[in-house]
Amino acid sequence: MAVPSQIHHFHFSNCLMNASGVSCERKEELAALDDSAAGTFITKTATLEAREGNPQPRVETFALGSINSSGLPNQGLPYYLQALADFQAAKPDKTYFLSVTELEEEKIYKILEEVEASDFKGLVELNLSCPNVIGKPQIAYDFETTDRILKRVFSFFTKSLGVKLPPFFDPSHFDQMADILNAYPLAYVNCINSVGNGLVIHDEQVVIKPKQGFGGIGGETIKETALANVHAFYQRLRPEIAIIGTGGVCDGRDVFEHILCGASMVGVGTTLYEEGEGCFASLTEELEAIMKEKGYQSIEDFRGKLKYMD
Ligand SMILES: O=C(O)c1[nH]c(=O)[nH]c(=O)c1Cl
Repeated sequence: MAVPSQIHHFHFSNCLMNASGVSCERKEELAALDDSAAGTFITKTATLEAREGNPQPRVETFALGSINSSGLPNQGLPYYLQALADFQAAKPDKTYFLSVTELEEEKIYKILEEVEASDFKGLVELNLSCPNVIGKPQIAYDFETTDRILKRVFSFFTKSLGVKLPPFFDPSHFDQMADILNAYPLAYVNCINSVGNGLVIHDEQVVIKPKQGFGGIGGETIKETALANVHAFYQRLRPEIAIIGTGGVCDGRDVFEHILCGASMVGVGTTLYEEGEGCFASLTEELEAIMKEKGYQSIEDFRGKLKYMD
C-alpha cells in the first residue's frame, strides 16, 4: 500500500514524508520515520554546531493546528551526516533528505561546503524560512539576499538542492521569488514552512514561552495558504524544479489536493506530531481510496491538474 513518486532521478516508494522539524531531531525518531509507511524522511534543520533552542514550553497544539517557537534545536551537522550514512548503508536504494541552515550568511556557505564535501547522496534542503530565531528575519522574505545566497551556493554546490520557503501572500511576491528561483538549477522547492509569528491564547495567556508567545503556525488552519503557495510556484517555476507540498495535511483528501496543485511529494507536520508515524499509513490508504474512486493509476494522472472555472 503506497503511492510512489519521484523528484528527478530520485524515486520514492511513497509520496509522503515528514515536515522538517517534526519527530526528526534524534536518530531514534528518524529510525521510526524510516520504518514507517513514509517514502522518505527529512532531518530537523541542522546547523554547524548543536543548538539547545528556545526555552520550553515551545510547541503546543490548539483546535486547528500547532504553534512552535523551537528556535532551531538540533544535534549539529556531524550528527546528521553520520546518522544518514548509517541509514543509507542499511537501505542503499532509499533516498533521504538533509535540512540545513545557519544564522549568518557566511556560515550558510560554510555548512553547505561541509555537506558538499561529505558522502551524503540524497537531497539537501536549505531552510530559508525559520521564523523563530530571535532577532533573525526569515531569509526568503528578503529577495535580494535570497538571490545572492543562491548565486554563491551554486558556484560550488553540486549535490541536489532544494529550498524551504515561507508562505507568500501576494502575486507580485510569487512572481519575484519565482523569477529568482528559475535562475538556479534547484531540484525542488518545499512550500510552505509554518506561517510565521501567529499568537495562540488560552484564556488570558499565551501558550508558549519564547518570544512572548509568538510562533510559527501549522496544521489544519494553514492548508489553504499552503495549497496556494504550492500551486503558485507550480504555475511559475520551470518544470525541472519539483515541488514538495507541506502544510495542513490532515487526511488523504489534503494529500490529494497538494498533488492536484502540483506537488510531487507531500510533507506532514502537525498531524505527525499529534498522531505519530502511523499517520503515513492512514494517509496513504485514504489517498489510494480517492485515486481508485477517480480511476487515477498514478500521481502523474492528476498532479498539477487543478481545474479552474472557465
Ligand atoms: O523553531 C524552529 O526550529 C523552526 N520552526 C518552524 O516552524 N520552522 C522552521 O524552519 C524552524 Cl527551524
